[in-house]
Amino acid sequence: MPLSLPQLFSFSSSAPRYAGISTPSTFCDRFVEPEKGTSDASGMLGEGGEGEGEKVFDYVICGGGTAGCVLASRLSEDPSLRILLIEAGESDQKLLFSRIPAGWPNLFKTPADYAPTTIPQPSLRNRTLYQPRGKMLGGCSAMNAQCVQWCAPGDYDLWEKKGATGWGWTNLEPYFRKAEGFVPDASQPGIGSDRGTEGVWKSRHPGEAATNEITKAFVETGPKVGVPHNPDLNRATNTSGITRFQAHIDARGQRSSTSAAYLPSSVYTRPNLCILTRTTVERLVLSSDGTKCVGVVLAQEKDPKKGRFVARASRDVILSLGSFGSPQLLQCSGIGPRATLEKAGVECVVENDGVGEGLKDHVLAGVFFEVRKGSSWEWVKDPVKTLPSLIRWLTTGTGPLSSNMAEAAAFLRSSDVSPTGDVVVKRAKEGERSGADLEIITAPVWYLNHTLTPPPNTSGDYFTMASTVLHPHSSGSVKISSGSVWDMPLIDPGYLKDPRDVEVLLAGLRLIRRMSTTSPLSSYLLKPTSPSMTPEEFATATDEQLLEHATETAETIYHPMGSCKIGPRDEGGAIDPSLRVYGLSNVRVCDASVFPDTVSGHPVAAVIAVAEKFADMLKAEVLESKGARL
Ligand SMILES: Cc1cc2nc3c(=O)[nH]c(=O)nc-3n(C[C@H](O)[C@H](O)[C@H](O)COP(=O)(O)OP(=O)(O)OC[C@H]3O[C@@H](n4cnc5c(N)ncnc54)[C@H](O)[C@@H]3O)c2cc1C
Repeated sequence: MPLSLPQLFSFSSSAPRYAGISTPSTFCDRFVEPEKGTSDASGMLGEGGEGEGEKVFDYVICGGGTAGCVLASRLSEDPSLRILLIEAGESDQKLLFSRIPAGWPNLFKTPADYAPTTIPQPSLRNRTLYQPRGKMLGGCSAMNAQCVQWCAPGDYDLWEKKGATGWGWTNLEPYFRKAEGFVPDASQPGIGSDRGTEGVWKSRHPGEAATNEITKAFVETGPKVGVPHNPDLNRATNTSGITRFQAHIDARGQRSSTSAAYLPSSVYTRPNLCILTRTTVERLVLSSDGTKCVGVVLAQEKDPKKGRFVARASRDVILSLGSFGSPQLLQCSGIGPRATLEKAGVECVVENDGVGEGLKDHVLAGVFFEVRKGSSWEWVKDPVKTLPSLIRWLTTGTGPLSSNMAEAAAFLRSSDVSPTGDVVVKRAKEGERSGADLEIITAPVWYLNHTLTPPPNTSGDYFTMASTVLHPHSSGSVKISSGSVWDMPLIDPGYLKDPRDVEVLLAGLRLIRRMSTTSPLSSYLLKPTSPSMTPEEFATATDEQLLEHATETAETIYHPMGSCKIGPRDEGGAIDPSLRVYGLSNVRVCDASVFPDTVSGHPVAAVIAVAEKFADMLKAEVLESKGARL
């Protein structure tokens, strides 16, 4: 039985936000349905124009995550373009834990999380590490910690030097600004004065009531150990220092995911935009000569008997499936390194050695302190104790639940950290990166193993400080384990493979050790619980002890990137600067996987800026082709 159309939509007509989506737009009722009894619809595709009962979209966007929502919104601004956005998960707007800024850790290992793990990491005692990944509209922008950082201009200039022509800071800066609708906070005068205010993606300083007292003490302690205070990291002139984060939270105190920001009812009701949720893109269908993608195979369930659908693209198929999903779909479709594909039993149609190679991620190692009773926000993990704050948030959008939890951090260069942990900021030498390569991130809760491993004393209060490597020399890969997108790929970020990364991590741990004995922060800390030491033992902990703890506990800070990077083909690039996959004329990639190299901080703003710029590039191509037809 072919699926009925309402089944293609995850929203009931009673869900007001998506009422427009639940009434299919004219383009959505024209899917090619598989012949009775077949599960493979690819044979139904011709390479010509529209067939009986089919509708061709101009752009098919695979993945309604961070970048996908931006692209769908911007491209559908042109009413002459027919846009299809396909997302495997449901709407983030249905999930309270996504909308409450402090709620995101509650999404871990739920149906809104793919929850893959890495392959064993030799430098981390062969541990396999959990990697949270949003499976919903908005993708990871709907489950992340909401820290907003433009990162260092030099990061993007380096991208350009590495062959990503047109993706330097001067090219991207207008798009950071275009995307952002910064909401000034009365308690933080001057912050954000230089920022985009007209954009749909809302950001703000969370303000006093949404900031824990230990966080404030952490920020005050920075200058005492040599880390300058920087109240606004998002100024091109200075992107380092110790700071309280700005976050993508709107004026109502709710998360501004790209789904919430870019797909409001005025957008999702556009007749030229069709959004399919709970729909997985299984495969790209290539033309018989293997140079072009003619459509994508869609499924709502893994069971092949449950039917498959095909959507066709007359212009481009855009992959915005994230750093794991985009290389995975390409490889499952026969596009990638020959050896990887053959090992997984997939015929290599387009050989492209860059697909899935060069994955990098930011790795962190935390120190988890027991703190003075009542000072942390450990209680937000208890539903009963949280009730008054929940009522406050629901009625006013303020209070502790409007905290993004990752409230403050220090960004610096590891070479400025002395063996004692004191910092002396020096000018970057010629040829060195000027941006930070080290972050000390904090949370006013126990955050060991993403909060999933509870503290030994469950009635205690805790504070986390974690050393984070921002520009790892180590890299790895994403490789399919089979030809099915339903099987998780083999993810290998190669954490700490390169000893230079270990040095950066260690510098951060020394700084944490130093800060823990410096007031006002020290006045809150009782003792480190992980590593389990007395304050005196921790204050004199050796590098060996710090590293032993790090290899036992290090985790991702959730920033995989670069697995389909822009760059010259002979230097490991998978796509060219127009984001076109080498070897195919109309397959584009736009998400964190295209980053040619790491950024000096949290990447979501950069993903959005890249998507904004790419949308303009596509619109320019449309205009050009229309001009050519006149
Ligand atoms: C827990 C967590 C905390 C983070 N904190 C921060 C932070 O504070 N600040 C920051 O800047 N960054 C943060 N990040 C990172 C940042 O959110 C991501 O780098 C960014 O959102 C990635 O965007 P993307 O478009 O590349 O991928 P995603 O947003 O992951 O989008 C990919 C989309 O594709 C969909 N998809 C995948 N496969 C298929 C398929 N086969 N068919 C259909 N759909 C599919 C997914 O469901 C998803 O919606 C965090 C990430 C996580 C997970």
